[in-house]
Amino acid sequence: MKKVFQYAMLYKTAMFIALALMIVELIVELVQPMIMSKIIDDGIIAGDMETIYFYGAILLFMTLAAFIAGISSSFFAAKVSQGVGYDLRKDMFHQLQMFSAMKIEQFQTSTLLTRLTNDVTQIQGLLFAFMRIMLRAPLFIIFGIVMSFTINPSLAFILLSTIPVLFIIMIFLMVKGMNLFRMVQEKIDQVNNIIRENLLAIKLVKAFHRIGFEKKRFSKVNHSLKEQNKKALWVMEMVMPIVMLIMNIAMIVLLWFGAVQLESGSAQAGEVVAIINYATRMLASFGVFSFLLMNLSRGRASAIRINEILNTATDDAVSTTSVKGLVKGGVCFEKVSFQYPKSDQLTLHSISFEVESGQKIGILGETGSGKTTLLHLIPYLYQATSGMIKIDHVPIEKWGNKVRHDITLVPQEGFLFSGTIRENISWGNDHLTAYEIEKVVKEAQLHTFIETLPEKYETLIGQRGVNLSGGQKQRLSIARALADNPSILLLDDSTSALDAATEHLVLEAIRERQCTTFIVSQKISSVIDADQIIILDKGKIKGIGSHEKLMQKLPLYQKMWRSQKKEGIGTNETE
Ligand SMILES: Nc1ncnc2c1ncn2[C@@H]1O[C@H](COP(=O)(O)OP(=O)(O)OP(=O)(O)O)[C@@H](O)[C@H]1O
Repeated sequence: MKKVFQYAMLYKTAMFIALALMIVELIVELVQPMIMSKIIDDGIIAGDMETIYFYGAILLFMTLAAFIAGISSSFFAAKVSQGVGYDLRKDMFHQLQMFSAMKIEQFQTSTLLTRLTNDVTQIQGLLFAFMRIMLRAPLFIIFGIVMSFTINPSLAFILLSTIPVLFIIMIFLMVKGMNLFRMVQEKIDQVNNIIRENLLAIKLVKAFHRIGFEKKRFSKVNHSLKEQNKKALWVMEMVMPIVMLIMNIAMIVLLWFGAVQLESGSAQAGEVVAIINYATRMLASFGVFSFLLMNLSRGRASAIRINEILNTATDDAVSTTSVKGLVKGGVCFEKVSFQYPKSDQLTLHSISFEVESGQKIGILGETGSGKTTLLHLIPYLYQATSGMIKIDHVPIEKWGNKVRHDITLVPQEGFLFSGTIRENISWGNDHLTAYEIEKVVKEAQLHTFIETLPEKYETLIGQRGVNLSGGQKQRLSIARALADNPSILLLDDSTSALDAATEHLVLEAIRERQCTTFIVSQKISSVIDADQIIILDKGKIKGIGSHEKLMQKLPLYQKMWRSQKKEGIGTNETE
């Protein structure tokens, strides 16, 4: 919670005004029973109409003042809570961007989503409640007791004796509730995870007839969330009846003693009414307070989850320079091994090769042989477990994330954003001219397709490119990468969905570019013209060289070539 309050302190003026206005409301609430007692004792019982009018006018004025103060206080409290929510989301998002790929994998996507949305909303609700009612309830209880003592000490003592008992019960339940609500948030993570997976794979679910199966999977986590919520709420709902019981007992004792004191003449009717009034309002305050404890328990659980993100050290320092062109394109791996954090074995074993700027490199290997992993080490998405990676003869650690200004990756499943075709190609490169965009579109062999669209470059792409074919998505991803004008281009099986003729044209256009290009593929035909072809097998390099060299020296390569030729992979035009 300390961190949340640090954020709230950025809005200290608004917070101070909200609290000051809340105090105005509180004062009115505290003084009201006293004025009522005056109206009863000095006005009604004494038959003095002037006193009734006088105190009545004061009461009316105070009620109006409290009304205006209440509305204004809510306005400022909303300003603080919304502002803190905005800042938390902004800083958490920024923090996530600075996490390394490895760290992102440690947190699940669904939990990150819940933390940025639901947990922040809990904190906003808590802050608002804190400024509007949370502080008011205990303050009313404290000052209600004080005011009661000024009216009738012996009756006030009865009220005071209930307070410690009530506080102990509440604190106990709050601590218990906090742990339970932390688990509730974790269950929300699980529900979000299944919703997310199902929305992303909706076609797959339908095609596999797995609607029933997924429904059951969802019901299981949904049920578990319901049960966890019930458990937490049950504990919290115990508070109210316990409070009511204790306060009602106190009220009976008050009435009994009040009647005794009235009879003996040691108390006036107005005094008894005022004390009962304070007791009733305190009961309501305890009611509010117990409800707020639930918010506090939940808010604390959320604050801890938010802190976990904000306090996790970032791996990617914020790059202060956004200068392109620092990287020329030389890449050198010296005995590089790599192991994923959640894996118990090495994925890459002692990989060594050297690539000169502008060279085209093919990476071939069976599925799972480590091609993508190797590619991901080049833009420093992961750090090598051992060995050294050098870019232009400089260790990659020295480059840090600056290296990414000149390295562009086209991932296996090209990712598109909702927006127009133009926006997807330029993606932050707002300076790109229409001519430049058209040039890369032609290189990616996408121009004929775009010309057929009624809105051409302004055509909207649905979420993740739903309205495009696999091949169109891949070509659009390639166009985006080319538009970035990289010194090192990484193509991760990015032409797999293209027909052989189109793939040939795309690779031909890329070959004419000066950039160093790594082409991961399953097909020899895609990399046959490469300067070097790396053959990976179970994370180890089995051979490296041009197509001709490998054909002469490496039986494994000859076998791959024969089998692909036999199956007609790549067709004749590439042979
Ligand atoms: N994030 C990860 N955490 C743990 N292990 C991983 C992770 N990503 C990949 N692996 C493992 O590393 C190995 C190499 O995976 P990689 O994706 O690099 O292979 P690949 O050659 O690109 O395969 P494909 O051709 O099927 O894309 C596999 O055994 C895979 O299970």
